[in-house]
Amino acid sequence: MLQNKKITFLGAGSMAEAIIGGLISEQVVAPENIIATNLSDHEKLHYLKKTYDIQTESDRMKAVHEGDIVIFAMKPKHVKEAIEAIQSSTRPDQLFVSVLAGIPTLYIEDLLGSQASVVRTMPNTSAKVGASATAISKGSYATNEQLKEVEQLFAAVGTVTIVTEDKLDAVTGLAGSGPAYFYYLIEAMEQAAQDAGLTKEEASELITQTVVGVGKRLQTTSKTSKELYTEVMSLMEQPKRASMF
Ligand SMILES: NC(=O)C1=CN([C@@H]2O[C@H](COP(=O)(O)OP(=O)(O)OC[C@H]3O[C@@H](n4cnc5c(N)ncnc54)[C@H](OP(=O)(O)O)[C@@H]3O)[C@@H](O)[C@H]2O)C=CC1
Ligand SMILES: O=C(O)[C@@H]1CCC=N1
Repeated sequence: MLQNKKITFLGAGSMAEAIIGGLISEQVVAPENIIATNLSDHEKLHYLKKTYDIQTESDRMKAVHEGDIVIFAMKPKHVKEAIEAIQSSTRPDQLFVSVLAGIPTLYIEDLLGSQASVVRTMPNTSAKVGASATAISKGSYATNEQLKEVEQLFAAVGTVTIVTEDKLDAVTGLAGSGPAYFYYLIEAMEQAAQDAGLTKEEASELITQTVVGVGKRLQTTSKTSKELYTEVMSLMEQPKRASMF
């Protein structure tokens, strides 16, 4: 379904690159059918072309006009100026996909005009390794078939959950920002490990495998998170036993 479609990324930063990498490695879209454009960073476009063999285009209007699917991947604060700058080069048959945090489909539909088909998504940075937890939701004019197309796109970079749009802000806090909570905790664990005498390398190896193990366990067990942490906390009983002596 997506094989012959041209996909334009308006915004070529870290989230765009993560998705591009997944689409190519999973062979969901051929590199020559991907076009990336940005505001002014020509070096980044050159890097993307060299790394992924995709097309790049510094003329944003041309890039947008050529895309069957146009993915908005600029920062939310730049959405208005970004869409206004390309609005006149859009086509009525295009599907617009947003990865922008906090921007409702209604806002994007209004900027685009003409009852544009918009699907809003919330991926996370684990898309870089094909392990994003992405939620998607359609706007007022996108069809169920278009929603399915977007599901297929993001399935290349992880799991996809279809939700109603009123849940997407919660998803942004939960899964879009989710990796940051864990990285922050891991930073503290690394410091604590080194304070306790482990080398940086030892700490890193042990913590990484611990996190991988937790992820695998969660994917394979039917136990609740409470049951899982209780399993680990057997020593909680020790003070009682110790007090017997
Ligand atoms: N980072 C994350 O964890 C997640 C981010 N997102 C969403 O992804 C989006 C992109 O984030 P991220 O990739 O981290 O951001 P980056 O800052 O890495 O990339 C932003 C890109 O937008 C381009 N840009 C800026 N202004 C315009 C414009 N007027 N027209 C076209 N392109 C423009 C920039 O181009 P130039 O460099 O030339 O200025 C750059 O390529 C955000 O909306 C964010 O909410 C969603 C989920 C997770
Ligand atoms: O800061 C942002 O825009 C994104 C949204 C989810 C995580 N970070």
